[in-house]
Amino acid sequence: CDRLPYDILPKRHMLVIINPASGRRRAHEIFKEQVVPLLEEGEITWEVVLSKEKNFVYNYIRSVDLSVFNNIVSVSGDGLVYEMVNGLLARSDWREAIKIPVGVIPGGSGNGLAFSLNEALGEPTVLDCVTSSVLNVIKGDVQKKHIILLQTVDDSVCSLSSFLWGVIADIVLDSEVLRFLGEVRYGLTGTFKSLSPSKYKGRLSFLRATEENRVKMARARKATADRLNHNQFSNNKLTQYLYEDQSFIGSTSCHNNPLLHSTKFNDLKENHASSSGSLWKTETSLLPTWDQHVSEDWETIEGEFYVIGCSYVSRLSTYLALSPSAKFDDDTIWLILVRGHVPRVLVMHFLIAMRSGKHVNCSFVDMIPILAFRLIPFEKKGGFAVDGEYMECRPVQGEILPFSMEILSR
Ligand SMILES: Nc1ncnc2c1ncn2[C@@H]1O[C@H](COP(=O)(O)OP(=O)(O)OP(=O)(O)O)[C@@H](O)[C@H]1O
Repeated sequence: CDRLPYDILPKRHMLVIINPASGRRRAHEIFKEQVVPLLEEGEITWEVVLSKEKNFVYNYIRSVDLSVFNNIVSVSGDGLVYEMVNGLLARSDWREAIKIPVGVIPGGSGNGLAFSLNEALGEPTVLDCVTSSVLNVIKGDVQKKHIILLQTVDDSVCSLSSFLWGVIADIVLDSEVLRFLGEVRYGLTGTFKSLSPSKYKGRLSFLRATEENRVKMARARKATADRLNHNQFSNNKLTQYLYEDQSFIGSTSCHNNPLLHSTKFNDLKENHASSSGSLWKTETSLLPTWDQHVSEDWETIEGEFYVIGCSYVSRLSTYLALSPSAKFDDDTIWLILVRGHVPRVLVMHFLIAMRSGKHVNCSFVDMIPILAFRLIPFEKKGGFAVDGEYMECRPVQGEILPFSMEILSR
């Protein structure tokens, strides 16, 4: 056939954001060689922006005029998409901005979002995820994707794929220096880490995703949607909207944990004033405020852990199929736990089994569908990995935001 049958598609103009430092530093090459020819076939026009440094895209997206673009497409790993989405939600017009469908083309090491999307579409992710992802962009249907809000006492970020503490976070974060190896970095670092895995102490509370609790969440979401629809709030960025009530700050006696008062939450916003508010209003949230204990319908586990993971895509990379049954927009956070009392050799077993998702059948692994969680680390050990990016270890809680974003799909 001479031409691909794209004539029926509407013409679109896209903002393409490329991270030349992603993975094996091939993202720009991937764009020129594998993406451009297909976009041209699709009669799509685009403007390219190259990420210049960490946080560049976060700042760029916060302020750029998006009105001329139908879509924003990243050619990168998940870290850049994380910056992009947090940038969208930091805009004064975030309510409109978050509705712009976003395309994800894998150019990084993990590429969990792109792999998970293509896996859900039944595409062979490992063979040619790039072509499959470009076709998603060209076809231009959308798939909703839930967003998880992670909150500390004085800051917040939004996450699309995972929140990790413990051995897997160590693998993801410590292998950064091996980024030039691509995804192999996870396998190598994983083997090394599993020889002497560290344990992490803390108190973890969570709200199970039971039918009853889902009803509560639906009610909370509706209340928030109503507030949004009635436009009761000024055009603040999302975090100001979520945290507009300042009254809870100052009584953060939560378990007297000194980490609660530690320094900044993460470095995404290190160059900016931190978000202005405190806590999102209780009537629209499942999360307790920091001066409150979790309510009685939450469960709490205290002790040592090898792995605490919250995952909301089926695959974080080809090596990390952490929550294989996760769907893009099923309003579920999958909690994955490996407790500190299990023999160390089982941690290696877990890491190997996770490659194919078979860890879900291991008796020593807890896989719990939840709606919200609170983690109080008892020591400042290791870092959190949020969508593969470093975040300082400190008390954190999370829940699913009451609105979704849209990912280009077919
Ligand atoms: N020009 C740049 N030079 C160096 N680092 C950059 C640059 N632009 C962005 N970054 C940072 O690169 C990091 C990783 O980006 P990205 O997620 O695209 O690739 P990856 O880590 O290889 O893939 P994945 O997150 O899927 O494992 C992010 O922290 C981002 O802030």
